[in-house]
Amino acid sequence: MIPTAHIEVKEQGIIAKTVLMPGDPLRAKFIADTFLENVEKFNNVRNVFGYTGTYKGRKISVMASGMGMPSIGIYSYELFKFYGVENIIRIGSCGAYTADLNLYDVILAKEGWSESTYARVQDGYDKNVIAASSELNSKLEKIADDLGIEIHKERIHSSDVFYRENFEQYKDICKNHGCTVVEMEAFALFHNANVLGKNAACLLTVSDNLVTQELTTSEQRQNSFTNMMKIALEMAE
Ligand SMILES: O=P(O)(O)O[C@H]1O[C@H](CO)[C@@H](O)[C@H]1O
Ligand SMILES: O=c1cc[nH]c(=O)[nH]1
Repeated sequence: MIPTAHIEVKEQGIIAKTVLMPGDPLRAKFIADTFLENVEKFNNVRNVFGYTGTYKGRKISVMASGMGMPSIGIYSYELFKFYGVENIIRIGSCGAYTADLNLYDVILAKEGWSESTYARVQDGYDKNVIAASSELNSKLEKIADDLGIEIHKERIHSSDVFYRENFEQYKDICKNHGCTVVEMEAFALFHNANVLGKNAACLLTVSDNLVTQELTTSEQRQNSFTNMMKIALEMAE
């Protein structure tokens, strides 16, 4: 059943088996422009850009997910189910819930905790925690080690809400559920991987710290989270 409603590829094989997914379409473009060779743009629908190219001679795709679980839910489902994708590695930005984490620190999600109804609605899964693929995480850890890039392995919070009226609630989520950073997509991505028998992982870069109130700019979030990108790109096959 291709092309699908949100991805315009008409032939199989154009999208690689491993797809890197930033939320931001311009981060996807930055990665393709900066790191990939032999680039083919395969998706423009809704300006959610997707590219396939080679990294050090190995094939990989990068495609944006948009923001939030409904959005990554659609794109990851279509990629896994209809385009033969086996592995999706989200490469996102996150806010830190603890003063120990600094801007630009790289996080590898061990699991996502969420109060979201995404998984319950999708297939009745009724727990609040979903683990990343242990196989992908082992590979990503080894790559980070080989590249000499420090990573922090954390339980992350996947939130449906960016702007909370009760800002201080993050402290309870950190204390009660053990989450040290917040982002908005991994829980749905991990769920889709599980229901479809595929693999998903999530690398994040700290873009802001809720405790210290330090912030990166939107331009930095788009273009400068390169350590995370270099780790993920080594997953090219
Ligand atoms: O930088 P990305 O990958 O979009 O990730 C984070 O940034 C967005 C919010 O600013 C949400 O999508 C959140 O998960
Ligand atoms: O979801 C997110 C992403 C980055 N920073 C935040 O505070 N929240």
